[in-house]
Amino acid sequence: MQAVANLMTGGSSGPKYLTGDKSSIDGFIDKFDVFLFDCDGVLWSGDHLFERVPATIQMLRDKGKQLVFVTNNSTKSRADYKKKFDSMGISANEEEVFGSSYSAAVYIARILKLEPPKNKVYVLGESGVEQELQAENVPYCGGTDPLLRREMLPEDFRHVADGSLLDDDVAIVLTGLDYHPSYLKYALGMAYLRRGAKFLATNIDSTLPSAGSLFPGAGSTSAPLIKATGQEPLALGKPSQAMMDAIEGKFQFDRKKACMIGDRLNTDIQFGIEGGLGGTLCVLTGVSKKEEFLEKGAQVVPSAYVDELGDLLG
Ligand SMILES: O=C(O)[C@H](O)[C@H](O)COP(=O)(O)O
Ligand SMILES: [Mg+2]
Repeated sequence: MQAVANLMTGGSSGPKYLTGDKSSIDGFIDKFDVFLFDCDGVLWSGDHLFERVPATIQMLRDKGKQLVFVTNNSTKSRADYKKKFDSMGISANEEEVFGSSYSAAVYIARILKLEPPKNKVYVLGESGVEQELQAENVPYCGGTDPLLRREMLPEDFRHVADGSLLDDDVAIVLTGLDYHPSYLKYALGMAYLRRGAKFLATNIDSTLPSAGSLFPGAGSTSAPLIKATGQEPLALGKPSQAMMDAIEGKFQFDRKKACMIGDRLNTDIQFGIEGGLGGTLCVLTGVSKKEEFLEKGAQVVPSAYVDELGDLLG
């Protein structure tokens, strides 16, 4: 029983506080060859870049560490993230990004491999999802289609009910963080699910850290469909181990020499621990508070924590 507890709590002695402790920081960094980086709440909060982040990333590169950016934020594609990294002076390349929109597109294209024409995806989300589906040659509809960003009209109820507003090739409903929800978009999503479409989600984070505060997360986008249909989506972002397997497959690394850095216990830290990684580091600039993992009986406890990522510079 103690062994299991140690597994989910990153060790018997509890999480190590590294901030201001140079020798412990160096010792921690030296243990790992690979760092999986969460983005929202660790590198930035929306468009606000946290201090010393570019220097910290560069320091790890100078030490020859392999870096992978593993974000649940499906609103952007890998190419979009490359632009954001460049705009913030963070040295990173597109190939190092593994987002939940890419994870979902790869799962649909290479695991489900549905036969055309009945292989189309109805998207509730932003362009990041569409771009990654396109990159995998997966047809889609919905998403950022401006025709769906409008009021629900009386005739829409008839046209959804009689199927004239539906695309018969839709086989999957995929939800991600959607900044433009509408009743019409949900009505179509529900109709496709009632017709037997598969229900997938890029991720189900309840909240989004941005501008130093919290906002409705991707989980809030799928919630209306879960309530309306009673169906639960298969979530393909952190902490899904299908995503971890895909990342390991793509980047080829020894899990025991890898560390997951994140701000959220029930996605990032759980992802690293369930993935059997050598360590997990919680950064307190995002969603989770230290009280959540320091309290007695806490379920998910990181190996170590810092106040902010830049503290790794010592
Ligand atoms: O609602 C969401 O989608 C999440 O809050 C957001 O995606 C988190 O991104 P991450 O911290 O994994 O970079
Ligand atoms: Mg985060």
